[in-house]
Amino acid sequence: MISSSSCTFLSNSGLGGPSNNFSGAQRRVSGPFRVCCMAPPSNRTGGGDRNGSIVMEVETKATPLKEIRSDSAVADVDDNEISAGGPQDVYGEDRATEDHFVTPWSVSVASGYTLLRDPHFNKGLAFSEKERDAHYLRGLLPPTVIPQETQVKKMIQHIRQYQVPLQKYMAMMDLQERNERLFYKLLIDHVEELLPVVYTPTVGEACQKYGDIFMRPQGLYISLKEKGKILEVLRNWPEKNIQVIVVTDGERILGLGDLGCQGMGIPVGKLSLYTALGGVRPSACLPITIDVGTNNEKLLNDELYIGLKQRRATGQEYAELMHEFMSAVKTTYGEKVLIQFEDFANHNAFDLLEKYRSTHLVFNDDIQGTASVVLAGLVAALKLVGGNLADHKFLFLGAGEAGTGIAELIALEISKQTNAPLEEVRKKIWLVDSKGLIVSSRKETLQHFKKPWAHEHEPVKKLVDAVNQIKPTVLIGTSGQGRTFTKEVIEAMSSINEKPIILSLSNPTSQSECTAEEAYTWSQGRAIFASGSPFPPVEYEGKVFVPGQANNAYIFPGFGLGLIMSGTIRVHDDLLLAASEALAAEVTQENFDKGLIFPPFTNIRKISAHIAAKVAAKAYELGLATRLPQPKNLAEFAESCMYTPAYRSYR
Ligand SMILES: O=C([O-])CC(=O)C(=O)O
Ligand SMILES: [Mg+2]
Repeated sequence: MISSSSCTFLSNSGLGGPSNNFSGAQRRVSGPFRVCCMAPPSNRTGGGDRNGSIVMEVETKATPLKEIRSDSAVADVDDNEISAGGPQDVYGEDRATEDHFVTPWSVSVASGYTLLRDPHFNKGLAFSEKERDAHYLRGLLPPTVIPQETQVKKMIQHIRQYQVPLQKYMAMMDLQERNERLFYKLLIDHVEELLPVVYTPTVGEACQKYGDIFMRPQGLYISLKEKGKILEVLRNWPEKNIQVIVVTDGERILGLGDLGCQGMGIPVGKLSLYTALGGVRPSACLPITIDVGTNNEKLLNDELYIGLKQRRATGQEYAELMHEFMSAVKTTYGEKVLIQFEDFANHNAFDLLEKYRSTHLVFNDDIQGTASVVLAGLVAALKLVGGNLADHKFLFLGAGEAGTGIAELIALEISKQTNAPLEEVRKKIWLVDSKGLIVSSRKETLQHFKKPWAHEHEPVKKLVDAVNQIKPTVLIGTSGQGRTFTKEVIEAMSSINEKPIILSLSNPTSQSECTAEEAYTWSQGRAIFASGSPFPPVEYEGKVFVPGQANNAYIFPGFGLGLIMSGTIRVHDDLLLAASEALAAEVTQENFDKGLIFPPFTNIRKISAHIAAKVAAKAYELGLATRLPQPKNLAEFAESCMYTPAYRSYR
């Protein structure tokens, strides 16, 4: 694919399509145009642009096709040898068999048919009469002209016709590939309705079926086969000015486990939120899946599986591939590109963050993003339950990335508020993993990220017993295991607390520790509840409860925007705290009155701008921001940086 940005040249020639349409090039045209050809790598020497495309400027008068083609474009077929092929087959492309080499030509002029096929520029029926004349669109579209607003109306009706969430998802992906601006306008205008379609929970099912439902690649695949060539692979991506990469190795996709190469749905989904919620330009976003194999037997035995059919590489082999990737990213995109790790398994997630946090701009969404959003919810919840954070006691089910990440950020915040040492504060926070309560007698056998949470206590196996003995005010589920907050557990929390805070964070909905209905019913309407995936409002004894969504989607788009707009080069924990504070400040009295501890997603772009401003302000304060001078009003600056999906007018 040739990028529109590298070859966006607008010709008046109305050229388009394959070489036999190319006779249009022999028409006289009134301006210069560019012809791009994707030369095979061996031809990518001098004369090419950064894309590996050969670019030729053609003077005012259009030149016949034969003259502007380079030798490399001509099929490697000896005219004397083959007599087949019609008179139009000047370059022997029609006559070529598989044994002959031809160069794949593509004429990239953003007008006519090509313009309609380019998702970055296509506007469908919204092309004006003038644009239809100027860009050779007459006859290629039905005669009516409709504005983007009407297209949005039409499209949302279309999406609503589908009953099956995965069909809605596919319709959205299809739109993204046809008309990018309409996709984002639709998503922004109907964010509450469409977030569950392009994001959790539907994206989980999309990943499970990714191999079946996708025809076109939406990001870069870097597998063990690309070892030693990752720089080249990055150069194959058509966009050059990348600001955010979301990367997964597919080993822990939401709470669904190892989905290998099919995890690509996650970086794609997260980055569409970067644009819709955080206003980062779509062309600056790059989804990447690292394929080191999979341990998912079902996928390994599936002849249609799209990834490497081998068990996961580990140890040095894994580390070397990741290191090559991290170095190649920095070489290609520089110091300020944000690399967001997403849905790596625990061991790799912690190791990668530790290893690269001092050399790259890295952010682990599952450890740091989730922590920041939960801390924001807890700070907001204090308005409903009273007291300070330090007055509370926290119990987690799940001691992986999210669990220990949240625990650490809560401890850090309390320690800052009270000046108590971190080790002391940690004692207010307890974690239960698959073997029971994490206690000091288990310390020797614990993974390193669990060790700080091994407090003095006798062993406790069951969650409900841990609740009864620890007596937490806050219960947080980060286990990836559905239905683990049983009636007994919620009742125990409700007998200890007047208003128990219950956060059921695992995704997608099937993995949620309990449903909203269970939380409200079993607590007799007293729980303050939020979940990772959305639940509809619940009516209990005549009162309607609206559950909040404690999902990192509140944080990462604004957080990333804050880093990018300030040119920040490293992520510091204080930036996460700043993001939490900014999000908590967005919860209004009206939200609290409904029992909400997060604001609704409807205003998320404004919220993201505020988060971005606070993050950037902290980055400037810490000397991590390189964009100087510091803009005076960071919130205004953030809003001014945000991509908007309104159509542009083409001259
Ligand atoms: O994707 C989401 O909805 C939240 C998240 O990062 C995860 O569950 O891994
Ligand atoms: Mg995640």
